[in-house]
Amino acid sequence: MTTPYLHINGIRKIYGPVIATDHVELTIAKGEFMTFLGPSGSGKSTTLYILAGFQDPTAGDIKLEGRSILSTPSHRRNIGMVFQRYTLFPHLSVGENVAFPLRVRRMGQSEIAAKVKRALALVRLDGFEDRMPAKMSGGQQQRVALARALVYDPPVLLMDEPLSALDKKLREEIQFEIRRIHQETGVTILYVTHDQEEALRLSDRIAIFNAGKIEQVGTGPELYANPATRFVADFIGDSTFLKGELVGVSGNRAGLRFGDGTLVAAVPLHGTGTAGQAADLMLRPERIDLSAEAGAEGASLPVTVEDLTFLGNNTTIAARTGWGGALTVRVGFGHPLSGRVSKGDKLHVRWTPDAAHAFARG
Ligand SMILES: Nc1ncnc2c1ncn2[C@@H]1O[C@H](COP(=O)(O)OP(=O)(O)OP(=O)(O)O)[C@@H](O)[C@H]1O
Repeated sequence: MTTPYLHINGIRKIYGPVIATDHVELTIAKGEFMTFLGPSGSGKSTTLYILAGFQDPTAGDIKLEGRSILSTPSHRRNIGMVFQRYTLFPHLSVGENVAFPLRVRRMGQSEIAAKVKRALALVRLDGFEDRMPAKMSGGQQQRVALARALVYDPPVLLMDEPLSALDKKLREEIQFEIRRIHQETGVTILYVTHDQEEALRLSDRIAIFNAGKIEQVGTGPELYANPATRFVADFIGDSTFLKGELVGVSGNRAGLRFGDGTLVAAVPLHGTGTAGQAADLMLRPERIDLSAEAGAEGASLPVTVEDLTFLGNNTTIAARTGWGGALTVRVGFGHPLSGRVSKGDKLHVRWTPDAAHAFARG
């Protein structure tokens, strides 16, 4: 087996009674864009800070190209870092801010000038050398922070929610720039966010964090199509969960029975489960269809329409099953029922066999 470029090897971090991370295990390829996605307090930043050398792990190791970096002090790890809040030195010009890591490394004046110019060009701030940070927008300041983190060509760049202080439009603009910079430089990026859209837009792979552990690692499409747990299914994409119980578990397929006796036939079962166990049927609003006629038996449910929201390219419909389960369906603008559905209508949601998923409750 080839040595992974970066290996987060069983990292555990305990703060008093709090287990911040619990055996976090992950390998990252050279040049990969890896995102840590998860709710607040799930251990994303702790893992990043251990990589950066700001924190020591309670157990585990971090290896870069096969060698442990834990005993290397933070400033010698050669790892760039960009934080949520602009961390520019307010009394230094943009040029001086970007030059700072090079001065610390005692580089010559002309080399510094050339590298600062190149880094500012990379973030599209050519000619801003003499500007003071206070005279720049939030987005521009964050670009300067990015230029400062990249100016000494670190092989690894860590980014902790770098865009969360910016408004939506600016965030999207800089996401685009970050992607471009990643492609142009080939730097390996580890990026922390709790915004699934941002993670999907930027990443080669995403590690989903939950309560100090990684639940699943995969590309966006892999996580969307094949979530290993209910938590991942809930975190990537939109989903509706209908609570029932497992019947007829066979291999990695199971049926579900609901409150009024309704049965849904064999759907992919994620994780383990036994007959009689409480379980959720997951349906994605854009992967189920709404129709006047029932679909194939076991892959269709009668529903009553409760609410409609027209959103331009689709109409989002809230509906209720016979036993009172709530679900959401998204009907595209060109759909035969688009514009023809009213509150109180009795219709059917239908799906193709692999569009539904079952998750047993723990
Ligand atoms: N210095 C600390 N002392 C004590 N507890 C801490 C410390 N840093 C983090 N924690 C705790 O460790 C857990 C994980 O925190 P962490 O900041 O890694 O989560 P996160 O996923 O990055 O969340 P957020 O998105 O809010 O930053 C939380 O319960 C947090 O309260």
